[in-house]
Amino acid sequence: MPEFSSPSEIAREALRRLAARRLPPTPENFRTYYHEIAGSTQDDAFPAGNLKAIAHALPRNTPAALKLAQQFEHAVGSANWPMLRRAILALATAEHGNSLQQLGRLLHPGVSALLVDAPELAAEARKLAGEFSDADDCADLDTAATRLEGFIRQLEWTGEDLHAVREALLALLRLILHNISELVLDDRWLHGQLSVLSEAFAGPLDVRVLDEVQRRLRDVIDKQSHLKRQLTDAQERLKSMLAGFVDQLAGFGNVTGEYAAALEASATRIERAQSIDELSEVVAGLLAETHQAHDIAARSTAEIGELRGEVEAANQHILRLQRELDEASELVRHDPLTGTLNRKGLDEALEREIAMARRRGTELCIGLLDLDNFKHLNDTYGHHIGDDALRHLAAVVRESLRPQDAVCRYGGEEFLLLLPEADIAAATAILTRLQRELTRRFFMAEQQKLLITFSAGVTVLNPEEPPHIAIERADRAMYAAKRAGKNRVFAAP
Ligand SMILES: Nc1nc2c(ncn2[C@@H]2O[C@H](COP(=O)(O)OP(=O)(O)OP(=O)(O)O)[C@@H](O)[C@H]2O)c(=O)[nH]1
Repeated sequence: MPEFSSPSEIAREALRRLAARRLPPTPENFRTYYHEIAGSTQDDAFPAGNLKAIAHALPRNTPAALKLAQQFEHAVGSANWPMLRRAILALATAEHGNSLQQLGRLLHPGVSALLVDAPELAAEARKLAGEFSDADDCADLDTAATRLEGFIRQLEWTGEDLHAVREALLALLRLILHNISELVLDDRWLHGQLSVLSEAFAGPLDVRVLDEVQRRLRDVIDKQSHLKRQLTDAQERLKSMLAGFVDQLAGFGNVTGEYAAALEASATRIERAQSIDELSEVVAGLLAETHQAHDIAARSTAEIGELRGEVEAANQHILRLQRELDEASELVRHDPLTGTLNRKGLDEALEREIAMARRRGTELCIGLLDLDNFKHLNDTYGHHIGDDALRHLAAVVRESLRPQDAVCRYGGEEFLLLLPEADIAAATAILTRLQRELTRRFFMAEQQKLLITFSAGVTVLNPEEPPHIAIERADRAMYAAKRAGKNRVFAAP
């Protein structure tokens, strides 16, 4: 039977002993003496304060996290160790499960979607994602982790391979561009297109650049084959004309042996000639030979001269054809007066930008602007000054816009702007900035500074609607801006 039986007696005795031994009555000292006197063992105290601080810091951003935090809080509140143990285990398992789910999603659809060129590796990513999501115990996780290491190694090799293939393809393309001029009869008309292509490959590639390159290359191929057909036809016609004429010369009957041999050699050269230059040489040779053949000189010299004229005319025709093709390739999608896109160029740019906006989920806006009082400018200063004003406006617009924006001459004094990755507020700001720019850069007409202004309507081009609907909306907004007093920008939502 202990000497002190009630808790108040034990407490009093404990305080007395502490005083006798000159010990401070701290909770720890008091607890030690209390248990010593009562003959009981010390339980660990429940650290409720610290645990509450932990409970407070637990995340509660999802219903599941909130439930776990409340479970923890309840265990702390009731100072219940077994309950707290369960709550901590539940928290650890949930955290672990979340990480594995995230790893699974990273592998599939994340990584697997990037592996279109490596289907086996994409399948492995899908499989691994399943293994991590379904892993029940450490053994499952160990197996999946080992496979993940192998997968990462393969991914590195594949990445290096794909990079090397891409570089090799680009090098090949540059080589083709470099050599293409060697393959055509006359590369002048190709020059512009080829330099654009080379420039496109000099900088970083993106889908927009590749799309443009593809279109231009297709144009180059079309024009090239058209031109080649025309040149080959013209050459063939010349060859048969010359061959007929040489036959006629030989048929005169009174040609000398030397002259006959020269005619025969000319016939063979005509047969084998590959170019207009070669044919011209044959004609020049024939002319020289014919001058020496006195008997027939009087008749044939005139005829050969005439023939030479025909060769020359055919040559001129071919040159003209080349020039026209040359210009046509420049003008296919550009307005000749202002150098901005024409309607065909606009259709292509619209198609490209709508596809891009749809793919990237970005906004695409259009702006329609119309010069104010342009008829008055034409009537006062003449049509050619009006033309200069249009060129001036186009230059200012082009220089003020971002490189990805497109400018099209939509009508006489109407221009349509395509503004990718701009919402309606940004598009309105771009058009307003343009107006400011035009007031800064005067148009000079016969040494007079003229202020050109425009009215504009902007609207969002929804990728799912036909473009003409959006253009009509912008047009209505532009007319509203005119009615409201001109020189302003109206947005149509
Ligand atoms: N110089 C020149 N004038 C053009 C060209 N295309 C259209 N125009 C002229 O642009 C003028 C447009 O006149 P309107 O449609 O009456 O417009 P506006 O005088 O600008 O009046 P608002 O638009 O109401 O400000 C006409 O006189 C056309 O002849 C072009 O290529 N060159």
